[in-house]
Amino acid sequence: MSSAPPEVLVHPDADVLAAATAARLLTRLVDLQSHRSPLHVVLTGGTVGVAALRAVAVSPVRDAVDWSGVHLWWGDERFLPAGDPDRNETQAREALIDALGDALPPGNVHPVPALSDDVPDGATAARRYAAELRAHATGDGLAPRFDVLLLGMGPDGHVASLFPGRSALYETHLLVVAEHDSPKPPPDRVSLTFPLLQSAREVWVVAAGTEKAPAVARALAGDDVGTTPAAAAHGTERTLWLVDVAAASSLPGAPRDGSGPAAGAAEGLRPRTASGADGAWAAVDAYVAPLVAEPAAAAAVRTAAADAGLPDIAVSAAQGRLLELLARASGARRVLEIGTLGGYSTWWLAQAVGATGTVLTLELSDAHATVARASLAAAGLTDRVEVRVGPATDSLDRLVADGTEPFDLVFVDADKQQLADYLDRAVALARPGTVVVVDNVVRGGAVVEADHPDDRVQGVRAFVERATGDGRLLGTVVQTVGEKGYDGFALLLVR
Ligand SMILES: O=C(O)[C@H](O)[C@@H](O)[C@H](O)[C@H](O)COP(=O)(O)O
Repeated sequence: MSSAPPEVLVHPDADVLAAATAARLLTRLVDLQSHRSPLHVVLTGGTVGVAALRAVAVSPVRDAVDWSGVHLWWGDERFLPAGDPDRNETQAREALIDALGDALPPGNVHPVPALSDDVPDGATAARRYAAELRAHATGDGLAPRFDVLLLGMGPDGHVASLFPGRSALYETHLLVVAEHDSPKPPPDRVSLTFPLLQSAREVWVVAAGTEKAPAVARALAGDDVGTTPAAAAHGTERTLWLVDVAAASSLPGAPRDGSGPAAGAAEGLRPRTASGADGAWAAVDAYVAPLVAEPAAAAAVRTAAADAGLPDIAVSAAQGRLLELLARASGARRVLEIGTLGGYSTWWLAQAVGATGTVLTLELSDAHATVARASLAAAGLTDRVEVRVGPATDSLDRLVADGTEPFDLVFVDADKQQLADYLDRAVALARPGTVVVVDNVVRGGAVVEADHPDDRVQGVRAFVERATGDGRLLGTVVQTVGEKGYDGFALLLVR
């Protein structure tokens, strides 16, 4: 989970930005190679992204990198025939890869499949790329753990080929998707989705030019992803915004006269970000961490999920402790969880039920369940936790049909589009006094927007309306801020 707020480094102009990004990337690769190999770097198209590759090619530091231990991927691609000058791959080969020659083994370069007879459409290319990513994943993961992921950003705030208002922004299962009638030509593109982009250790967003300034400011202020996709660009360990003075000119504290930092310097501006004023929310989470005292066993579950490339959408340690406390306070012995992911929240709930209690957790993805089962087994929780794979509504309907003994606490942290249905079934599997906790129901405040394009927001609104109208429930919504940004959870008691 990204604990650090984004860092913003401002450069005098686009040329210096490209050169500095190149120097930063080379230095980072050299440093990382002393710790691990291979490294996985995700390239971006766009003016600055390609200019940075050209600067890498001519840098004296270039040969300090052992390129045989570096794999290159793309965050997105224009779906065109191989060799088309507009393809990001073509431009990257001309800018850097060709210059590296034999130093970079061909097998280390992973382009998105090009349009061809064998790959007639973007969906095929997306499937093939997902397979290529999985073939290079670590362990049971779905993709390699990216070390540095570069993203350019458009004036509309798009990153990769994830554009405002498009459904691909909210994709939570597929790691690679095809985009059609893209607002930025060419119309057909292939793009990594946010779950994969956000699994990268470091995400570097590069942007230059006055036309980018409004989107840079919106993104760093924590705008909704549907409006400004770049707002969701963050890494699990570090998020860097590498911009020039012009692109930073709408940030709080930016020099209005474009004076900017001294030539060649890069200066940090402390933006107000989704993690609160100047990162205060994340800082408070860090300050209270000793109180939460995340056990090493819990951290191991979290790390295993990140290393397996699972999306960074699990609860925070503070939120995990809250779940445990709610379960303990209610004396829960039988807990139902909808949405396992890597088992992190499951671990906390399992602490609460104790050795004689049970947690049944439902997960759609077999791959996620595999990671969770391994982590929970490593934590010695196999006796009290069952991970059941399949569509949650099917599993829930079977539990209802079987007349399953009521659960004492239900935690819902799954696809938001079906929350209202999950609530109905949770109540059917409850008793008077059962506690129901539903996560992510505030969504940066988007929940109040009746015409919001995000169908997860619409799912949450339907859930709130369903809960409001159900006389069996006593409930509230607690808004939260912290390292996971501004969100909240519903707390319901079955009467
Ligand atoms: O395929 C692409 O076009 C890029 O991947 C795209 O996301 C690009 O990075 C931005 O649109 C910024 O492009 P500019 O830097 O040229 O504005």
